[in-house]
Amino acid sequence: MLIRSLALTDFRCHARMQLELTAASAPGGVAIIGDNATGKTSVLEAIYLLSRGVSFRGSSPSDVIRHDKDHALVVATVEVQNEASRYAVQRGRAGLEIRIGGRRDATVLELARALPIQVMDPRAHRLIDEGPVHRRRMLDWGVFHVEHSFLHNWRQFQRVLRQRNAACRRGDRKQLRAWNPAFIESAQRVDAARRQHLEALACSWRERVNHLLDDELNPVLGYRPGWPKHAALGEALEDAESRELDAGYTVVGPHRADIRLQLGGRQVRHQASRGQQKALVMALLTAQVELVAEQLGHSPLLLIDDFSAEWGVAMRHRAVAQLQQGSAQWISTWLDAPGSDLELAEMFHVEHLARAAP
Ligand SMILES: Nc1ncnc2c1ncn2[C@@H]1O[C@H](COP(=O)(O)OP(=O)(O)OP(=O)(O)O)[C@@H](O)[C@H]1O
Repeated sequence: MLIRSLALTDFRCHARMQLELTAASAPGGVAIIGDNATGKTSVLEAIYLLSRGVSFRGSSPSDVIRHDKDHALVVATVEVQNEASRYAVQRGRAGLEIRIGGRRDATVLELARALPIQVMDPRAHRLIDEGPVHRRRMLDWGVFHVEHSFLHNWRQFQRVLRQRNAACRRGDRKQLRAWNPAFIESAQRVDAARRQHLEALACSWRERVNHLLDDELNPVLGYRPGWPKHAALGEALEDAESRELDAGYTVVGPHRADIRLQLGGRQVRHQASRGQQKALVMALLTAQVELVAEQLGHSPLLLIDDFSAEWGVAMRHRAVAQLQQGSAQWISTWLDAPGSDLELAEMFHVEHLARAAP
């Protein structure tokens, strides 16, 4: 996908803002430059809203509406496989209104399917140093886009998990066992899709990490299914049964899955510097974006907030070079202009993007 134009109205600090991009911005890269608090992140946030219906900042949905206004509006022309369509998302205080082309009743799910957008914000290190929920979310974003049945399978698994948890809470051993076959069946579907996706990513991730860190630090990307590696899920459930009845919830299964990241034989979380962590996450997201592009037949869009944070000149050069070898359009924000030697396809100063009132 390729964003060709973006217009914001009453979105955070932007009363009116207009961005026009050329086809050259994929994969050449776009930089939005500006001082602190000039609204750079808000532009990325608006693009993300187009795909997910929510912000990546994790604030309340109506926080994106400009103070003292009733609605925030994001309109974009997006080209997918040479066909341009208009997407509009209006966030009101009471809810969301989505238009795709001339149609008013579009859903967030349709947006998510149509516009695969991945984001790397300054909190991306959470993928490494916080809990597995962030890593599962990242993994599932890719699987959702390449495996059409994944959403259905994941929802089915969640339904069975809720029933099984209720049986645990009631201490009902018989019901708990009765749910096991359905739990195992749906869990295995979710697990197989995730495992396949991660295995397909691992090699490209390794190469990207070695290039970014300019070293051979033996990066390892592994998958943890959420139960002991050498046991079948059925056995793991049998072993965990008493613990589950005590705890009141299901302790093994894909809801406990995780990704293992190692560098030089050690857990990344315990030894990588902030700059290295950012490089590892960048490698993970770009490898995933390229994999999704290959399997989906068109490239997702990658948003990178505060591109140069934590990185010195050499790392910035390697990261830009790597992104430019890919197929995806990537839109990034910068406090200081990237420098002419980085040669991004298009650069904008955020203050110059404000539209005159009609
Ligand atoms: N709902 C809102 N209405 C009006 N202004 C807002 C709203 N929400 C946030 N702002 C303001 O928008 C400004 C821009 O925020 P944003 O985070 O996009 O800036 P930025 O250029 O990315 O900054 P930095 O480089 O410091 O991260 C801030 O001054 C913020 O206070």
